[in-house]
Amino acid sequence: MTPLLIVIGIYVAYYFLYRPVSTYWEKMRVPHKSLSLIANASETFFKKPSPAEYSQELYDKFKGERFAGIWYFFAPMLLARDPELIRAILTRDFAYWSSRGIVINEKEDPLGENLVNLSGVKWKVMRSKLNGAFSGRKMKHMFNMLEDCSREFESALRGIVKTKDMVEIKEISARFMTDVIGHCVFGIQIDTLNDKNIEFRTVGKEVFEVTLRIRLLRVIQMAFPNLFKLIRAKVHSKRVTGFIVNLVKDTFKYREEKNIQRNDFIDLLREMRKKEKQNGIKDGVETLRKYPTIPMITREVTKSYTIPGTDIVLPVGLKCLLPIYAIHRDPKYYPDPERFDPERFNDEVKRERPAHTFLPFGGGPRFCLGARFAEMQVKVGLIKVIENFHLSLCEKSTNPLEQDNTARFLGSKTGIWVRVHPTNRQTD
Ligand code: HEM
Repeated sequence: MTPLLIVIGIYVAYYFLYRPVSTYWEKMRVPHKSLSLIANASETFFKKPSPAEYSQELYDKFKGERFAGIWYFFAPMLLARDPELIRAILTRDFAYWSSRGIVINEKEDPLGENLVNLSGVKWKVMRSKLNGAFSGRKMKHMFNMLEDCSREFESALRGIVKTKDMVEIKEISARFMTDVIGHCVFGIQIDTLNDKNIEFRTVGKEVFEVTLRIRLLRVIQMAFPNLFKLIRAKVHSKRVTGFIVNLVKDTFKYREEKNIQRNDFIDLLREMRKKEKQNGIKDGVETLRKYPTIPMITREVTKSYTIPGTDIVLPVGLKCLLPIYAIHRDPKYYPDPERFDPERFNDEVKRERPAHTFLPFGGGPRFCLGARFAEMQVKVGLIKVIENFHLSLCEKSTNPLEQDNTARFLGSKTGIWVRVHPTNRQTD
């Protein structure tokens, strides 16, 4: 009797649960990948290959299509391939796609309530407040802070190459970035380049670390949003939340008490709070083409949407994957995509390419808020390195980069190794 019950149980589960879900794309008449639980679990959870490479596999599989239906575990997702459709989603029809589709539990995980994750009115209000953070005047001021950090960066690198000629450049660049955040965001003189204020660096590292628990939570967050809400899951650890919340609180308090102004992010937050109280380099570009730090972005349908040129209606809540990495490597837009060729960004060559085929910072109203700042930081750091050091490939360098399939963003598995020799010139 028991085996019979099991067989009936499996059949009922298949008929009432699996079958309606698995025919989702078929019913919509959208070209699609079929739903295979085991394959989906291994691709989404174990991330083999890396998310960037997997998105490219899917992109290539549907060559010639404008869009395709894919799966994130049980959740159907639209893969947008056509730059015109991507333009419509990111810009023209933003009103239908204003959310990234990330659920958060604000109470349990206050750090989750950030601009990247917010949607609807909350996103709109915060984005308009923060747009001013990168005005020309503020960027000018931050440039001076960046220059101070870049001098420290140069001197730390000079110290390292006294004893080693092969350097893993990712870790030291991450420390440079951490110091810049300390200066420009929190207004504190941290020095992780020389191993001081190391807690700042370990917390920074933890924010980007992807443990098994985080991987599981992210799958639940994207594929089973209701369950994520129900279990009140939080992605940021107690330690990270405590450290950052206390840092902001302490800095606020110190500035208020001493009446200190530094024109940085904390001052912007202070300004916002006061108002509320009263009234209620071409090479760099090619690098971002080949290795976009964020290899894909998502949007979620917020009002039911008809795919332009078709009668396919996408329901509210359906997510769409915009495969930045795969588009950047499509030979149709970038012939011989593995080749590093900064000339692809000459004005004439650029004109030949359709719009929305270069998206390292996303696009439309949710375009990366810190893009100008990030570009400035990279340029200032790189200039210091190029001015003072000669860099070359070494036996530990890997080409092409082997991707880290556990990293949150696009990253190399074995680090980025180069041989570094100081040139004679020494800046002050
Ligand atoms: C090379 C460095 C960086 C890259 C490649 C990058 C890339 C991106 C991308 C692809 C997005 C998604 C855009 C979209 O959905 O259309 C994004 C969003 C965002 N980025 Fe960046 N980013 C970088 C650095 C920064 C920095 C330094 C900051 C802050 C100082 C920053 C703040 C943000 C914010 C707040 C958002 C969310 C914007 C919104 O949803 O309204 N980013 N970034």
